[in-house]
Amino acid sequence: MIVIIMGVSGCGKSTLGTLLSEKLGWPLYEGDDFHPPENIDKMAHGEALTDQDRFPWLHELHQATVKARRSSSDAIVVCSALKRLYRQILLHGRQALTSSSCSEREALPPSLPGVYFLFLNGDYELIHQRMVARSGHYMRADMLQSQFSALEPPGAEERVLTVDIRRDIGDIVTEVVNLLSLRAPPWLPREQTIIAE
Ligand SMILES: Nc1ncnc2c1ncn2[C@@H]1O[C@H](COP(=O)(O)OP(=O)(O)OP(=O)(O)O)[C@@H](O)[C@H]1O
Ligand SMILES: O=C(O)[C@H](O)[C@@H](O)[C@H](O)[C@H](O)CO
Repeated sequence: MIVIIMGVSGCGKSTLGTLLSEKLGWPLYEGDDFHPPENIDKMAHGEALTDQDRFPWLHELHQATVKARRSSSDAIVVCSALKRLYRQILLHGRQALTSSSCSEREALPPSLPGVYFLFLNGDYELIHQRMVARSGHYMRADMLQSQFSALEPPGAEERVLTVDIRRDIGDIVTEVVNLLSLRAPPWLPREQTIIAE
């Protein structure tokens, strides 16, 4: 099973990803580690990434998830995955970009067996406060508006569990671990439920 933790900068992806990875013993693919240095430089200088900046980075993360799926290993992936197209790249790789028309792209399945999104959902004020309080991170709080502008919240057809980030982090971890242990997480539409991967 691959769990992709997504949401805007500062919503808590790395915190939750690290805790889940430790608790479950699953490897963690941290999106921040996959950025080329130019992307980090750009963000550190207060400039939002463009689609073109993000595409190669998303493709690298796609390849990491493909490897994990091929070896039947479970994994946690941390990636902002702000737009639907970005999530399609994570799932389908270059195919999501080379489909020549919008309708061809739309035809790519919005989800894949064994891959689930966890969307960390919170409002601007709360996340801004947390970013201001966070130290030692290259992403400044004044970048948050651009993250919300880019965000296209995932739909249910993308196999997503939405997490309210106002909750205590320990409670979130416990609940997610419990849900994942079911192997047929209840946020899946029944007919798509995969019992064993
Ligand atoms: N549920 C929570 N309750 C309170 N504070 C939290 C919670 N989750 C995360 N935080 C805090 O919020 C801040 C942002 O979290 P984190 O760095 O994990 O976000 P992120 O989504 O990985 O950010 P980025 O995308 O910029 O790397 C951190 O200081 C973290 O300790
Ligand atoms: O898509 C993006 O704009 C980037 O991925 C950012 O979200 C950063 O990677 C991260 O949030 C900062 O740590």
